[in-house]
Amino acid sequence: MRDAALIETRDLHAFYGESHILHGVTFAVRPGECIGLMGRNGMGKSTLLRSLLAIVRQRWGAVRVRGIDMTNATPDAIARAGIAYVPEGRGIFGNLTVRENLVMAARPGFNGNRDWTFERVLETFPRLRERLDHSGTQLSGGEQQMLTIGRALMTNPDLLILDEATEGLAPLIAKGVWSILHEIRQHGIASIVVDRDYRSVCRLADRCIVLVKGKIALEGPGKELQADTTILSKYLSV
Ligand SMILES: Nc1ncnc2c1ncn2[C@@H]1O[C@H](COP(=O)(O)OP(=O)(O)OP(=O)(O)O)[C@@H](O)[C@H]1O
Repeated sequence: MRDAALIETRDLHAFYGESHILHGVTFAVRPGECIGLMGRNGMGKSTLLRSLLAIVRQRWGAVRVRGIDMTNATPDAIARAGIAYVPEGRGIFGNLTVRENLVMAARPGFNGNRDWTFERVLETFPRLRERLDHSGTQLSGGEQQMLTIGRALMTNPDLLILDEATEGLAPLIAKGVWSILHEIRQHGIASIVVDRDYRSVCRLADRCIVLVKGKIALEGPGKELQADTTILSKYLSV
Protein backbone atom coordinates (compact mmCIF):
# COMPACT_ATOMS: atom_id res chain seq x y z
CA MET A 1 0.00 0.00 0.00
CA ARG A 2 2.18 2.80 -1.31
CA ASP A 3 -0.09 5.64 -0.24
CA ALA A 4 -1.02 4.34 3.19
CA ALA A 5 -0.51 6.82 5.99
CA LEU A 6 2.33 6.01 8.30
CA ILE A 7 0.01 6.36 11.24
CA GLU A 8 -3.63 7.37 11.39
CA THR A 9 -6.41 7.58 13.92
CA ARG A 10 -10.12 7.31 13.35
CA ASP A 11 -12.56 8.80 15.85
CA LEU A 12 -10.10 8.34 18.70
CA HIS A 13 -11.36 8.85 22.24
CA ALA A 14 -9.15 8.49 25.30
CA PHE A 15 -9.86 8.37 29.02
CA TYR A 16 -8.13 8.45 32.36
CA GLY A 17 -10.59 6.59 34.57
CA GLU A 18 -13.83 8.56 34.34
CA SER A 19 -12.19 11.57 32.66
CA HIS A 20 -12.95 11.71 28.95
CA ILE A 21 -9.94 13.54 27.42
CA LEU A 22 -9.91 12.96 23.64
CA HIS A 23 -13.24 13.38 21.88
CA GLY A 24 -13.03 11.79 18.44
CA VAL A 25 -9.67 12.70 16.91
CA THR A 26 -9.20 11.70 13.26
CA PHE A 27 -5.93 12.49 11.58
CA ALA A 28 -3.10 10.95 9.59
CA VAL A 29 0.64 11.41 9.21
CA ARG A 30 2.04 10.59 5.77
CA PRO A 31 5.57 9.25 5.26
CA GLY A 32 8.10 12.05 5.70
CA GLU A 33 5.50 14.56 6.84
CA CYS A 34 6.11 16.83 9.83
CA ILE A 35 3.09 17.64 11.99
CA GLY A 36 3.04 20.36 14.63
CA LEU A 37 0.59 19.52 17.40
CA MET A 38 -0.50 22.63 19.23
CA GLY A 39 -2.99 23.74 21.87
CA ARG A 40 -3.07 25.36 25.29
CA ASN A 41 -2.18 23.47 28.47
CA GLY A 42 -4.39 20.51 29.25
CA MET A 43 -6.01 20.31 25.80
CA GLY A 44 -4.88 16.70 25.30
CA LYS A 45 -1.68 16.91 23.25
CA SER A 46 0.34 14.51 25.40
CA THR A 47 -2.68 12.24 25.74
CA LEU A 48 -2.99 12.06 21.95
CA LEU A 49 0.70 11.21 21.57
CA ARG A 50 0.52 8.62 24.35
CA SER A 51 -2.62 7.14 22.79
CA LEU A 52 -0.85 6.74 19.43
CA LEU A 53 1.95 4.95 21.26
CA ALA A 54 -0.53 2.70 23.13
CA ILE A 55 0.77 4.00 26.46
CA VAL A 56 -2.73 5.33 27.22
CA ARG A 57 -4.76 2.15 26.80
CA GLN A 58 -8.24 3.27 27.73
CA ARG A 59 -9.45 4.25 24.25
CA TRP A 60 -12.19 3.96 21.67
CA GLY A 61 -11.76 4.32 17.94
CA ALA A 62 -8.88 3.07 15.84
CA VAL A 63 -5.15 3.53 15.39
CA ARG A 64 -3.60 2.18 12.21
CA VAL A 65 0.06 1.96 11.30
CA ARG A 66 0.77 1.62 7.55
CA GLY A 67 -2.86 0.68 7.05
CA ILE A 68 -2.78 -2.12 9.63
CA ASP A 69 -5.00 -1.90 12.67
CA MET A 70 -2.81 -1.55 15.76
CA THR A 71 -5.43 -0.30 18.18
CA ASN A 72 -4.76 -3.18 20.52
CA ALA A 73 -1.01 -3.43 19.96
CA THR A 74 1.45 -3.01 22.84
CA PRO A 75 3.76 0.01 23.10
CA ASP A 76 6.62 -2.32 22.20
CA ALA A 77 4.90 -3.42 18.98
CA ILE A 78 4.27 0.22 18.06
CA ALA A 79 7.97 0.96 18.62
CA ARG A 80 8.98 -2.03 16.48
CA ALA A 81 6.73 -0.67 13.73
CA GLY A 82 9.19 2.22 13.42
CA ILE A 83 7.69 4.79 15.75
CA ALA A 84 10.07 6.42 18.22
CA TYR A 85 9.09 8.55 21.20
CA VAL A 86 11.00 11.40 22.79
CA PRO A 87 8.95 11.95 25.94
CA GLU A 88 8.46 15.15 27.90
CA GLY A 89 11.19 15.41 30.54
CA ARG A 90 13.74 13.27 28.63
CA GLY A 91 14.08 9.52 28.30
CA ILE A 92 17.61 8.46 29.06
CA PHE A 93 19.24 6.13 31.54
CA GLY A 94 21.03 8.44 33.97
CA ASN A 95 23.31 5.76 35.40
CA LEU A 96 24.59 4.66 31.97
CA THR A 97 27.13 6.54 29.86
CA VAL A 98 26.25 8.38 26.68
CA ARG A 99 27.87 5.56 24.69
CA GLU A 100 25.85 2.89 26.53
CA ASN A 101 22.63 4.86 26.16
CA LEU A 102 23.13 5.05 22.40
CA VAL A 103 24.42 1.54 21.80
CA MET A 104 21.65 -0.15 23.76
CA ALA A 105 19.01 1.66 21.70
CA ALA A 106 20.46 0.49 18.35
CA ARG A 107 18.32 -1.65 16.11
CA PRO A 108 17.35 -1.82 12.45
CA GLY A 109 14.25 0.04 11.33
CA PHE A 110 10.94 -1.46 10.30
CA ASN A 111 12.18 -2.20 6.78
CA GLY A 112 15.57 -3.39 8.00
CA ASN A 113 17.28 -0.05 7.30
CA ARG A 114 20.36 0.75 9.33
CA ASP A 115 20.88 4.35 8.20
CA TRP A 116 21.38 5.78 11.67
CA THR A 117 24.54 4.22 12.97
CA PHE A 118 26.35 5.18 16.16
CA GLU A 119 28.84 7.16 14.02
CA ARG A 120 26.11 9.02 12.15
CA VAL A 121 24.35 10.00 15.36
CA LEU A 122 27.65 11.37 16.69
CA GLU A 123 28.10 13.34 13.46
CA THR A 124 24.67 14.87 14.01
CA PHE A 125 25.42 15.60 17.68
CA PRO A 126 29.14 16.44 17.94
CA ARG A 127 28.51 17.48 21.53
CA LEU A 128 27.67 13.89 22.45
CA ARG A 129 30.96 12.66 21.01
CA GLU A 130 32.75 14.87 23.54
CA ARG A 131 30.68 13.35 26.34
CA LEU A 132 30.73 9.66 25.37
CA ASP A 133 32.00 8.42 28.72
CA HIS A 134 29.93 10.73 30.89
CA SER A 135 26.88 9.30 32.61
CA GLY A 136 23.45 10.62 31.72
CA THR A 137 23.16 12.45 35.04
CA GLN A 138 26.33 14.45 34.29
CA LEU A 139 24.83 15.99 31.15
CA SER A 140 23.25 19.41 30.84
CA GLY A 141 19.54 19.61 29.98
CA GLY A 142 20.38 20.32 26.33
CA GLU A 143 22.80 17.39 26.13
CA GLN A 144 20.20 15.12 27.72
CA GLN A 145 17.67 16.16 25.09
CA MET A 146 20.21 15.53 22.31
CA LEU A 147 20.91 12.10 23.79
CA THR A 148 17.19 11.35 23.94
CA ILE A 149 16.79 12.28 20.27
CA GLY A 150 20.00 10.40 19.44
CA ARG A 151 18.63 7.28 21.16
CA ALA A 152 15.41 7.60 19.15
CA LEU A 153 17.39 7.90 15.89
CA MET A 154 19.41 4.76 16.76
CA THR A 155 16.14 2.82 16.35
CA ASN A 156 16.00 3.96 12.68
CA PRO A 157 12.45 5.23 13.00
CA ASP A 158 10.06 6.26 10.23
CA LEU A 159 8.22 8.52 12.65
CA LEU A 160 9.65 10.49 15.55
CA ILE A 161 7.21 11.74 18.18
CA LEU A 162 8.52 14.57 20.36
CA ASP A 163 6.68 15.95 23.38
CA GLU A 164 7.85 19.38 24.62
CA ALA A 165 10.91 19.16 22.41
CA THR A 166 12.77 22.16 23.86
CA GLU A 167 11.19 22.52 27.31
CA GLY A 168 13.54 23.95 29.90
CA LEU A 169 16.39 24.57 27.46
CA ALA A 170 18.30 27.83 27.17
CA PRO A 171 17.37 29.71 23.96
CA LEU A 172 20.65 28.96 22.20
CA ILE A 173 20.43 25.24 23.00
CA ALA A 174 16.78 25.19 21.95
CA LYS A 175 17.83 26.75 18.64
CA GLY A 176 20.29 23.87 18.19
CA VAL A 177 17.49 21.34 18.80
CA TRP A 178 15.26 23.07 16.22
CA SER A 179 17.99 22.96 13.61
CA ILE A 180 18.48 19.24 14.29
CA LEU A 181 14.73 18.71 13.86
CA HIS A 182 14.91 20.52 10.50
CA GLU A 183 17.82 18.26 9.54
CA ILE A 184 15.89 15.13 10.56
CA ARG A 185 12.98 16.33 8.44
CA GLN A 186 15.33 16.72 5.46
CA HIS A 187 16.32 13.07 5.94
CA GLY A 188 12.70 12.10 5.29
CA ILE A 189 11.79 10.96 8.80
CA ALA A 190 8.21 11.93 9.63
CA SER A 191 7.60 13.66 12.94
CA ILE A 192 4.95 14.92 15.31
CA VAL A 193 6.25 17.77 17.41
CA VAL A 194 4.73 19.39 20.48
CA ASP A 195 6.39 22.50 21.86
CA ARG A 196 5.39 25.75 23.53
CA ASP A 197 7.42 27.71 20.97
CA TYR A 198 4.62 27.90 18.42
CA ARG A 199 6.57 29.98 15.96
CA SER A 200 9.34 27.41 15.72
CA VAL A 201 6.75 24.61 15.46
CA CYS A 202 5.00 26.45 12.58
CA ARG A 203 8.31 27.05 10.81
CA LEU A 204 9.22 23.37 11.00
CA ALA A 205 5.88 21.70 10.35
CA ASP A 206 4.30 20.96 6.98
CA ARG A 207 0.96 20.92 8.73
CA CYS A 208 -0.23 22.04 12.15
CA ILE A 209 -3.10 20.67 14.18
CA VAL A 210 -4.61 22.64 17.05
CA LEU A 211 -6.37 20.73 19.81
CA VAL A 212 -9.07 22.35 21.91
CA LYS A 213 -10.58 20.24 24.69
CA GLY A 214 -9.57 16.98 23.07
CA LYS A 215 -10.86 17.83 19.58
CA ILE A 216 -9.14 19.10 16.45
CA ALA A 217 -10.24 22.74 16.24
CA LEU A 218 -8.01 23.78 13.39
CA GLU A 219 -5.66 22.26 10.86
CA GLY A 220 -3.49 23.99 8.28
CA PRO A 221 -0.06 24.58 6.79
CA GLY A 222 2.47 25.67 9.43
CA LYS A 223 3.54 28.76 7.51
CA GLU A 224 -0.06 30.01 7.12
CA LEU A 225 -0.84 29.60 10.81
CA GLN A 226 2.35 31.33 11.77
CA ALA A 227 1.33 34.37 9.75
CA ASP A 228 -2.17 34.49 11.27
CA THR A 229 -1.73 36.20 14.61
CA THR A 230 -5.51 36.29 15.20
CA ILE A 231 -5.66 32.52 15.11
CA LEU A 232 -2.58 32.15 17.26
CA SER A 233 -4.03 34.39 19.94
CA LYS A 234 -7.50 32.82 19.75
CA TYR A 235 -6.40 29.21 20.09
CA LEU A 236 -3.06 29.46 21.78
CA SER A 237 -3.20 32.70 23.79
CA VAL A 238 0.07 33.93 22.35
N1 LIG B 1 -2.38 10.37 34.16
C1 LIG B 1 -3.45 11.19 34.19
N2 LIG B 1 -4.52 10.92 34.96
C2 LIG B 1 -5.61 11.73 34.97
N3 LIG B 1 -5.73 12.84 34.22
C3 LIG B 1 -4.71 13.16 33.44
C4 LIG B 1 -3.50 12.36 33.37
N4 LIG B 1 -2.65 12.94 32.49
C5 LIG B 1 -3.28 14.04 32.03
N5 LIG B 1 -4.50 14.18 32.59
C6 LIG B 1 -5.49 15.24 32.30
O1 LIG B 1 -5.83 15.12 30.94
C7 LIG B 1 -6.00 16.40 30.36
C8 LIG B 1 -5.12 16.52 29.12
O2 LIG B 1 -3.77 16.47 29.54
P1 LIG B 1 -2.55 16.42 28.51
O3 LIG B 1 -1.30 16.26 29.32
O4 LIG B 1 -2.83 15.47 27.45
O5 LIG B 1 -2.62 17.90 27.92
P2 LIG B 1 -1.56 18.71 27.12
O6 LIG B 1 -2.30 19.40 26.03
O7 LIG B 1 -0.41 17.85 26.75
O8 LIG B 1 -1.13 19.80 28.18
P3 LIG B 1 0.28 20.25 28.74
O9 LIG B 1 0.84 21.18 27.71
O10 LIG B 1 -0.09 20.95 30.01
O11 LIG B 1 1.10 19.01 28.95
C9 LIG B 1 -5.68 17.42 31.46
O12 LIG B 1 -6.90 17.85 32.01
C10 LIG B 1 -4.88 16.63 32.44
O13 LIG B 1 -5.07 17.13 33.75
